[in-house]
Amino acid sequence: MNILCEVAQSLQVLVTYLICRTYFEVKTAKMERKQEVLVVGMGAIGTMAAYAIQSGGQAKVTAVLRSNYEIVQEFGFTIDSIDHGKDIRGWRPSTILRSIPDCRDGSKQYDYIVVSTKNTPDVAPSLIDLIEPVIKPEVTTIVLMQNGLNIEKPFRQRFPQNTILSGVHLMGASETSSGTIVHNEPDICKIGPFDNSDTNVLQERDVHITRAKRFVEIYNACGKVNCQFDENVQFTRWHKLVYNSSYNSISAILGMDVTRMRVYEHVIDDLVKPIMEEIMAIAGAAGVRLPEDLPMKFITIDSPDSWFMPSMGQDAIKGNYLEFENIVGEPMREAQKLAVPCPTLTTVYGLLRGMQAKIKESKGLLEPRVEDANKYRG
Ligand SMILES: CC(C)(CO)C(=O)C(=O)O
Repeated sequence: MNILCEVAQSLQVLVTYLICRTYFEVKTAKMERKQEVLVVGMGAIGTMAAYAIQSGGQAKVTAVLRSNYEIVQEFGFTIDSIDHGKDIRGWRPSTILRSIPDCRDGSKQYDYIVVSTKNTPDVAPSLIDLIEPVIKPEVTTIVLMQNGLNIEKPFRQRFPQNTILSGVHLMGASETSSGTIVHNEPDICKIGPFDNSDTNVLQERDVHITRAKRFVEIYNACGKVNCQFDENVQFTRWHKLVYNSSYNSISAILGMDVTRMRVYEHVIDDLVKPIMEEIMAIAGAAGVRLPEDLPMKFITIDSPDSWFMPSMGQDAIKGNYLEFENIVGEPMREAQKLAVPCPTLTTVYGLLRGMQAKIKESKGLLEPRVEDANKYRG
C-alpha cells in the first residue's frame, strides 16, 4: 500500500513538473518571438513611441520616415528625453523605410502598425489607402496614436477584420529640427480597443483586449514609461479633447503658447474656457460624464514656465496641415446631432478651415478660382 502511495505521489510530481515545463516553454517561446511593429509617422510622438518599444527588447521596429529620412539614415535621431535620458545620439529603429511597404505578396507580416501621423482626413491621399498594402486581415493590429474623436470609423469600415486600438498620449515632445527630438513631459500612454458594439465586426472583443494588453507589455518593457491598458476609450478620448479642442486650436489661430494665453487672461476667459465648457456639455449629451473641475485642471496643467506650444500651434508655425477635423469638426458635428449649442467651437472651426485652405493653396493642393456655381460670385 505504501509503495503504491509513493508511486502515485511520484507520478503526481512528474506530471506537475511536465505541466510546468510546458507552460514555461510556451511562455518563453512567446517572449522570444519579437513582435514586428511598423511605425508610420516619425514626428516627436511617433519617435518616442518607437524608442520605448524598441528599447524594451520585445519588438523589432520598422519605421517609415519621410522628411527626416536622409538625416536619420546618416546620423540617426538625436533625442533629449525626460524618460530615456539626455543626449541620446545616433539612435535608429531596426529598419527605416522611405515609404509604407507593400506586404500583399506575404513576404513580410507586421503584428502591429502604429499610426502616429497627424490626422488630416481633409487632405489627400487618405491614410487608409496608404496603409492598406500592409494590413493582413485578422492579423495586423492597427494602433491609432492620434488625437481626436471618431478617428477609428473609416479604419473600421475598410478593415472590419482587424483589431483597431486607441492610443492616447499625454506627453510633451517636439521635433525641434529634422531628426532632433526634445521630450520634456513624461510619456503617459493609454491603449485600449475602440468600442465596436455598434458594428458587426468579425472578431470578439476578447481578442482585441488581448492584443491591446500585449501592446501595453511591449511598450512598458523598457521600464521608463507609463503605458496603461485603457478600459474606457471613449471617456479617455473626450477627456483629452477638452485640452486639444481648446488649447491646440487657439495656439494655431493666435500663434501663441499656453503660458502666454494664461498671461493674457482674456484669451482663456474668451476662448479657451468657453470651448472647454462646450466640449464638456457635448460629451455629457453623448453619455460621457467628465469631472466638473476638468476645465480648470487642464487650464493650469502645464507648468507656467513651460511656454508650451501644443502640436497644432507647432504645425501652424511650420506651415504644416492642421489636424482640426477630428479635434474640432467631429465634436462640433456631434453637438449638432445632439442639439447642444457650441458657438465658440463653431467659430473656431470656421477659422481653422480658412487657415487650412490657405495652407493647401501654399502647397499647391488648391487653386482658388471663382466657379460659376459659387454662391458669392455676384
Ligand atoms: C497632450 C498634448 C498637449 C501634448 O502631447 C497634445 O496632445 C498635443 O499637443 O497635441
